[in-house]
Amino acid sequence: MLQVTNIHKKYGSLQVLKGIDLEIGAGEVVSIVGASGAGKSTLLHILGTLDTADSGEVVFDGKNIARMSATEMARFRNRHIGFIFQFHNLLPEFTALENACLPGYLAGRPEKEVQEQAEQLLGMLGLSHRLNHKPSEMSGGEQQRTAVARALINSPKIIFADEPSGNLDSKNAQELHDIFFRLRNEFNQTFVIVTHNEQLAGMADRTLVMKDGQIVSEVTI
Ligand SMILES: Nc1ncnc2c1ncn2[C@@H]1O[C@H](COP(=O)(O)OP(=O)(O)OP(=O)(O)O)[C@@H](O)[C@H]1O
Repeated sequence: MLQVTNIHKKYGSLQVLKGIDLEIGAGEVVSIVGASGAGKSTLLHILGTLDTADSGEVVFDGKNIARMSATEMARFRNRHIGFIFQFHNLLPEFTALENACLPGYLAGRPEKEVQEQAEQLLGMLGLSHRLNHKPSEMSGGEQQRTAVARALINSPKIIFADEPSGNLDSKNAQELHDIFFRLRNEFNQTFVIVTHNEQLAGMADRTLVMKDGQIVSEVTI
């Protein structure tokens, strides 16, 4: 599904990524670990088309994203990629249902279809009783699960998660981790997860260890 070849990235004079090669197959859960500053988030942002590499290739299902125009890339991102960040980034003035629907509306899908799917996803995530709550009226775990529904609304090929449980207590973190693996087991959802959480990293099919801008080892279970 995703092939990455020889990615390099510099910020000013700092060489942050120094030749990353990587392949991710459909239905895989891959975790990326490593010390702070190793380049994990930078790599995730490049894989997720939120940032561009200085050199190297990122190919999604045979499509080289470097050859896409900005508009094509934005459309591709909206349709095929889901994101979950440490801080949920939900819009404070919108309800859980509205937040979950937004990428569906941006994709130009029919309103009713998007709303039905959002209700179904929020229900699956245990949030049927929170559809009309705003983020400030929900717990941290509920907010993050709403962000998961938002990430899933356009049935993405792949979800990129950057420290998804970094802001949750251990019970809510465990629940979120269980949700990821349920989505993988039931829907073959692919995940790439940057995390400092050893439990989450250890649950993945493969763990990539980054150091100073390179993948220095890979652990497969
Ligand atoms: N937009 C930017 N401009 C300049 N330097 C940056 C930028 N983004 C990241 N960096 C630098 O690149 C290096 C790698 O950052 P990155 O966020 O990828 O590391 P990380 O492994 O995800 O770290 P952490 O675990 O702390 O999140 C760091 O030294 C960081 O300061």
